[in-house]
Amino acid sequence: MLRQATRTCVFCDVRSLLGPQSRPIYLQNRFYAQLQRDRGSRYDATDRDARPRPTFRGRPSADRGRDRPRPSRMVLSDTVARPPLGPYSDGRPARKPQDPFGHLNNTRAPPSLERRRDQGDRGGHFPSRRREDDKRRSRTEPFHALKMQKSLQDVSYGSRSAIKRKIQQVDSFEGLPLSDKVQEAIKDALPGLEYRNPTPAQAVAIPALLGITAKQRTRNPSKRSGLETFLLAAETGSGKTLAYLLPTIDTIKREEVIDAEEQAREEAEQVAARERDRRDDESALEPPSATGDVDPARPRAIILVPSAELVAQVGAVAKSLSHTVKFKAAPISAKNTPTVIRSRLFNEKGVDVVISTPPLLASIVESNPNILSRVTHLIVDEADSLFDRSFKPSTMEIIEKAAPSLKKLVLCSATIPRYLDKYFAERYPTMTRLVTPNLHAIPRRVQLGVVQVSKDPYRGNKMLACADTIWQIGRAKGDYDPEEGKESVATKHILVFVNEREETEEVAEYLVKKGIDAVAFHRDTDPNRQAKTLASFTGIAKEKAETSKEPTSAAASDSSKRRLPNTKVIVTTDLGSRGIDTVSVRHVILYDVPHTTIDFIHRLGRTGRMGRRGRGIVLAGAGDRHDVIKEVRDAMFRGEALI
Ligand SMILES: Nc1ncnc2c1ncn2[C@@H]1O[C@H](COP(=O)(O)OP(=O)(O)OP(=O)(O)O)[C@@H](O)[C@H]1O
Repeated sequence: MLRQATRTCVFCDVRSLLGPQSRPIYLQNRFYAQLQRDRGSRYDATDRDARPRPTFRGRPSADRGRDRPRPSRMVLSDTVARPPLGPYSDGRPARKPQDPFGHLNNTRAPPSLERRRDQGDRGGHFPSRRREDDKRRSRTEPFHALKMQKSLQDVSYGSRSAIKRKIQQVDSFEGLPLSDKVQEAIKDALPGLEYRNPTPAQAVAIPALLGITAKQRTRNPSKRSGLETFLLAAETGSGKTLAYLLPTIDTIKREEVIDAEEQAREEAEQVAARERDRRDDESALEPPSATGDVDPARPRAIILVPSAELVAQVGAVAKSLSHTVKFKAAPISAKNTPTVIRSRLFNEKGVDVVISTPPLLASIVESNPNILSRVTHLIVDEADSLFDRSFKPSTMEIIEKAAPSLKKLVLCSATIPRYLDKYFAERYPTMTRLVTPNLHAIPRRVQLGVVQVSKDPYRGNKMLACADTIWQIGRAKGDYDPEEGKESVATKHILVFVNEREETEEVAEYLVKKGIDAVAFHRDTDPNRQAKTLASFTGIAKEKAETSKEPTSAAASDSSKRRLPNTKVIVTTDLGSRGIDTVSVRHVILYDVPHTTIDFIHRLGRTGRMGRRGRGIVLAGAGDRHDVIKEVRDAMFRGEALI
């Protein structure tokens, strides 16, 4: 190769052998001088004037012709006396040559790193790229933090839009095929409302439960004679109670009419037969058989709910309907005495609808299995609670024992966890899913604020932060709400949610010490006190509670202390978050950050019910998941369903 090089070029022409991309090869001086001698030099290497001038820092220019010789790097620089580069005009020191250990004795970070630190990078490998990735991901994947604890079943936005279009076709109760009596009864169940239109949950559920949707009509009619299963999934405060009660009562009343006609026909046949027999044999006179006997505890519908408070609430709605549509509802819970339970259940006039918690009903069924012999409708409200570990055995026992006569099983909830959806899909493969477009979204008119407990003035004192927040809410002037058309209520009702039952008493006591009318509400609270406390929050006996203006907590009645007037607070756990229709609650304080999005939905769902306004306030401490709170807040702002 060297021989070839000597034949074809002097300096950089060697490049032509190695290809155009190769860098020039400079031969060593000794070698170069020899070559010059051999070929008869075109110029004397020692003559500085004859030597071509270096172009850029001694490197040969690419546009120079090949006929002109290139300078060697070995020629001494005539600018050697000048400093290499800089110092720069902005005061930076002159650049030092690259040296593998050059950075070790530096007392200042290199300017490039300083610039990056100023822009917020915290070191590590490729930090800026990672931050960019995170930002991009949070833009494209809105639930980056929540994905870690994803618990709710997805409903695609395509199917949500399709449901929305269907709902628009149902714009009044009159358009629904409910009997006249039931139509009339709606006014009793929804008093004080000028315009009563079906909510999305009702528009979706009522036609389906009455069996009039196109899908059901086209189905195999033989299937309809067996058990039909429905999953009614709709957001909190969307009127699910009436969505399942109205069609159930309508159907059982129709069945009652059919049964009565059948019974009358049978009776007439029996009377005719006896008449014939009497004519045949005058002596064979028998007392009339006990036809038309009422079997006291044989309801046609059963509604299962998880708590005694919900038994009372659903019982009240059923009772309001029963003024017009004549039927007998029996709400029974462990809070009732055995005498009350017996008199309600074994009423001699009969009972049409039993509302109970699964453990209580299961224990009654054990000694009186006949209770379930005529049940055609079984509704499991708050299904995700009733299918969890604690309630599932008794819930399943009732479903299985009622199965022989059962025609409709309705599972109802505001949140459908993924595990439950899978379980339902396996157990009830033909289940009809009735889902509303806003399922798993927190009501749009609810805002979420965050109080940073670790910052001043609270410095990590959560109880102080809670008391201060309540005082601020209590003292704030009520705003005028144009949509609701009235000033906000005189007495403010605030719900404080904690994660542990023990905390309820502790927090309530602290609030009372701070002059706030607060009570703890948990499973062991005295039933009478519970009912009294809840009444003003749920709107039942609202007027009475509001006019009496008595403080509910003992310490709050101490007149010597500074008291927050016109504000009532309940400190509770998940017990207060399930199904209770706290219509007068405008503020919910999340004392502890909820463990799951399911808890977020139920707790914040106690406010902003049926289109009302509401505000949630999270007390976020140092150890809490601020990223989760932020994502829930962003989703609420966008009106999106949680995951
Ligand atoms: N069509 C309607 N128009 C106006 N208000 C209604 C209508 N239907 C129900 N309501 C009212 O909406 C409120 C909430 O109803 P309900 O308690 O049934 O909600 P829900 O969906 O069961 O809520 P949750 O999931 O929290 O249990 C009640 O006060 C009820 O009177």
